[in-house]
Amino acid sequence: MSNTVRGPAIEVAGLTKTYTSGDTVVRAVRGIDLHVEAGQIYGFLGPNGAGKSTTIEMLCTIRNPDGGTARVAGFDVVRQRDRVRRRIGLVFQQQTLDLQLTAEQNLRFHADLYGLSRADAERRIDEVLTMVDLADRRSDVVLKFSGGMKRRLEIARGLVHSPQVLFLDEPTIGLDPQTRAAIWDYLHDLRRRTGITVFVTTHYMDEAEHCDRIAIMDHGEVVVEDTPEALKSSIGTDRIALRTDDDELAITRVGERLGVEAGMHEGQVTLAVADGAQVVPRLFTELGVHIRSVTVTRPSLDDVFMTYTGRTIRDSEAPQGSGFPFAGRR
Ligand SMILES: Nc1ncnc2c1ncn2[C@@H]1O[C@H](COP(=O)(O)OP(=O)(O)OP(=O)(O)O)[C@@H](O)[C@H]1O
Repeated sequence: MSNTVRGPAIEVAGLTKTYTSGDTVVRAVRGIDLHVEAGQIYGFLGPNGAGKSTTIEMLCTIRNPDGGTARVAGFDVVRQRDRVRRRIGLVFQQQTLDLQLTAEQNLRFHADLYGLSRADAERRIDEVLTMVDLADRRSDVVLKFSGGMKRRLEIARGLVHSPQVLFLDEPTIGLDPQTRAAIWDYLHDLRRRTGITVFVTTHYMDEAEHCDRIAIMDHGEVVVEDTPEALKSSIGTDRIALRTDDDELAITRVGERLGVEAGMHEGQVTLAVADGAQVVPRLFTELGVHIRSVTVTRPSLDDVFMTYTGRTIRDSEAPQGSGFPFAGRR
């Protein structure tokens, strides 16, 4: 099966889900629209309780929507559930490997579930084990694996049946930075080689930078959606901080000569400008004050998240976790 979807990989319109228990009504997803092109790495971010898991569960056919439509890999998630399921791979937070089995046996079990022929299963198992650098550990029981190796094997397992769209829910949570970086290398490589679409949630903002586009969800709605660069530009300006021999004079001259208001902040002269790289050389030539140091800070995705949700992504702690794939929750 080719990994390439014709048309959008994910197309969502007016999707809603409300939970009701007794008198409590939670409008978890309030009519969201999403459009993910085939071959994109798409980041889905938001604070705890924003509605991300509920949305992913609906896209993966684990949970039925109350309203709206969602198509994944070209098929409707309610009316064509089985076709969607055959074309998606899931790597959720929970460990779903059988620790007593070898890496290879875990993958073979998954291949059997998806009805791969013996020959196809052998070929795919070889390919995915090589892809995640576990080919030489294929005969080891998973119990002996490190946390990072287990995550890589989970990802390999999600790929055995050559899905067109891979859903990853916090794929690197709790892993060390080196392993996290390695997993992102695999994902980029995978996308380059197969054209797969990756839909990923993460609480790590440095990882969100890897995405082609990002949607930020809050209170059941998509509050903003764009490329990481455009999101950062959308919230404004570069911040320049200077240490000088005469701060008062520097502030006056910045006003006179650059037409920008500067102030003192944490012992430094600070100013906000649209493009720091253009302004810094002018500070040296036009201020007539000795500058001892200068730093330019660009807005980060953390700033973006803060602007749109009112919280830092660190404040929104690690999620509680979503259900076991296809466990039949409704
Ligand atoms: N089965 C359920 N029954 C009732 N309310 C639910 C259920 N599942 C989720 N909710 C509520 O729906 C809202 C959205 O939850 P959801 O798990 O989709 O958010 P999330 O963005 O994935 O959060 P997290 O990052 O913690 O996983 C929350 O208010 C949550 O309490």
